[in-house]
Amino acid sequence: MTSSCPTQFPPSSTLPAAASVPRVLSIAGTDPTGGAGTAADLKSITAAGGYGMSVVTALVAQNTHGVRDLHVPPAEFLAAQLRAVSDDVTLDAVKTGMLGTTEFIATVVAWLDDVRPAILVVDPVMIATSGDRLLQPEAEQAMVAFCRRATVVTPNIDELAVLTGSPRATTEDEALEQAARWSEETGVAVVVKTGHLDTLTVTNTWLSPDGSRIAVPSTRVDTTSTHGTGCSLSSALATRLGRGDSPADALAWATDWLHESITHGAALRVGSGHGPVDHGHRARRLQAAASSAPWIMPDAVPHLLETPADLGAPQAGDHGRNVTVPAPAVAPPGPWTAALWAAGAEITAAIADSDFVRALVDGSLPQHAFAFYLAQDALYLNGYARALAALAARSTDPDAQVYWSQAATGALTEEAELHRGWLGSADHTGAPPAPSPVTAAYTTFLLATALGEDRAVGVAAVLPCFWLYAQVGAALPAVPAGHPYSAWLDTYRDPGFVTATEQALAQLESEMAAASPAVRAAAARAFLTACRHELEFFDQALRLEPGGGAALLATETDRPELAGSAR
Ligand SMILES: Nc1ncnc2c1ncn2[C@@H]1O[C@H](COP(=O)(O)OP(=O)(O)O)[C@@H](O)[C@H]1O
Ligand SMILES: Cc1ncc(COP(=O)(O)O)c(N)n1
Repeated sequence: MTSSCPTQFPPSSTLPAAASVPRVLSIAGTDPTGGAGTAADLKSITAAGGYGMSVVTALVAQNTHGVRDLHVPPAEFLAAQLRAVSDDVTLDAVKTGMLGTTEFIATVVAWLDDVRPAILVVDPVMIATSGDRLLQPEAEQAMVAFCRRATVVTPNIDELAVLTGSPRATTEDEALEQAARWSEETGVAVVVKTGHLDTLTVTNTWLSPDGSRIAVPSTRVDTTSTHGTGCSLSSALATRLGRGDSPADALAWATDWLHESITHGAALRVGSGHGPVDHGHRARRLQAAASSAPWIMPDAVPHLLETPADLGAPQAGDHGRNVTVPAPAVAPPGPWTAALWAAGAEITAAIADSDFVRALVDGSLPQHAFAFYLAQDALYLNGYARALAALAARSTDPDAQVYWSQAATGALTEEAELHRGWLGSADHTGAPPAPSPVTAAYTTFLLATALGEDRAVGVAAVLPCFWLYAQVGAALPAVPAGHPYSAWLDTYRDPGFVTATEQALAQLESEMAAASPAVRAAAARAFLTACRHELEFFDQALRLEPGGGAALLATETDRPELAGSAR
C-alpha cells in the first residue's frame, strides 16, 4: 500500500518551469470504448501536443449506446490520486470532466486550493449524449459553483442553461447572451458551443468577462460519430492554453482539429451507436506527409517506353490503394497522354479525396489555411511562369513558342490578379510571404526540369498543373450562397483554362510521339513527380498551425462567414 511510498519528492518548482510540451492533467470518468472521458482526454491532449495525465473519478461501464453501470470509488482515493500527481509533477493545465458527486467536487476544490494550476478548463459534464446522467442531480449546484473557479468553462447548450439558471437556449444569440451575463458576473470565460443547436454551422465562441468574443465557426458534419466531442474539445483547448497559445489560437486549433477528427470518426467503425471521433487522424495525416519514401519507385516506370502500353497503369505513389482510373475532365488527345493519365490515376484520386479539397468545397477550410494557400499559389505561379518561359525559349516550332510564351504570361497575370484581388502584401510581421518547403521544392523541380532535361520531359513536368487543376475545377459542385470560398471556387471554372489545358496536352502528345524511348520514360517520371507535387501543394495548407506563418488576405477580417451561420 501507499504507506511505504514516499510522499515527499524534490519540489516540482526545482524542475524547469516551462516545459515545451505542456503537462496536462485530466480529471474525469472512464469510457472503456475509448471515445469519451479519460481515454478521449488523453488522446486529445496527445494530439494537441501535450503530455497527458489522468486522474479517474468514476469507472463507467459504457459503450457507444449508453451507460450500463457506474462504480464510484471513495473520495479519499480520488484525493490520493490527485496528490500523487501534484506532489511530483508541475501542471501546466488541468481539465475536469465528469466529477459525478458533490463529494468529488469538494475533493477537487480542496486540491485546487492547494495546487492552483495556471489553466483550469472545466467541462461541466452533466448528462451524456446518450441521455444518461453523469452528475448526480443534487450535485448540479456544486458544479455551478465549481465553474466559478475555472479559467474557461465549456458547457454544451443544456449545461449552459443549468449553469446560468436559464431556460434552454434555442438560438445561438440566446446562448451567447446567457453566457455573456454569467461571464460578466463571475469573471470566468465561457466557450459557447452550438453543437446541440439545429444550425448548419457549429460555432465555438470564446466569451471573455469584458464582453469580447472570438468566434470559430465550422461546418456541421453529418455524422453520428460525436461521442466524446465535448471531452475532446475541452482537453485540446486546455493543452493549447497550457502551451501558451492565445485563446484565439487555442480555440481555432482545437475546433479545426476536432472537425477533422469528427469527419473521419465513422471510418473507424467502432461500435454501432454514437461512435467516437478519430483523434489520431491529423497525426496520421502529418506522419504520411513526413514520410521520406521516394515518391516514384525505380520500377514504377520502365527504362524504355517503346509504346504507351509499356507504361502500364496505374502505378505511381505509395498510397497502396486500388484505384479505378477517374475519367479525365479534359480528354487526352492521344495514346501517350492517355497512358500518362492512367499511370497518375492514384494521385489524381488522392487529390479529389483530399481533406484540403473537401474542406475548400464544404467551406470548413480555416481562413488561415486558405490565406496560406493563396500566398503560396502566388509564389508558385511566379516560378511556374519561369518554367513555361524556359519551354518557350527551348521550343523551335513557332506555334509551340507562341503557346508557351502565352502560358507564361497567363501565369504571371494570374499571380498579379492574386495579389491585386486576394492577398495582402505582407504577413502580420510585415514581411512578404516566403515560399514553403513544398512550394520551393515544386518550383525548383519545374525549373530544373524545364531548363536541364530534354524538352519533352519539361513539358511533361508542367502539364499536371494544368490538367489536375482543371480536373478539380470540373468536379466542383455548386456551392450555396454565402459560401466563404465561392468567389475563389469560381476561378477554377474558367473555360479559358480548359482551352489552355487542351493545348498543353496536344504539346505533350506530340513531344512524346517524337521522343526517344528513354526520354519518354524520363518524361513519364517527371509527369508523375509533378502530379505528386500537386497533391503536396494542396495538402500543405492543412499542415499549418493557426498563427504559423500564414499570409493575410487582402481584406483582413476574422474568419469568413460560413454558409448558414446564425451571425
Ligand atoms: N456534427 C458536428 N459537426 C461539426 N462539429 C461538431 C459536431 N458535433 C460536435 N461538434 C464539435 O464538437 C464540439 C462539442 O460538441 P457539443 O455537442 O456541443 O458538446 P458536448 O459533447 O459537450 O455535448 C462542438 O463545439 C463542435 O466544435
Ligand atoms: C466518462 C464520460 N465523460 C463524459 C462523457 C460525455 O460524453 P458524450 O456527451 O459525448 O457522451 C461520457 N459519455 N463519459
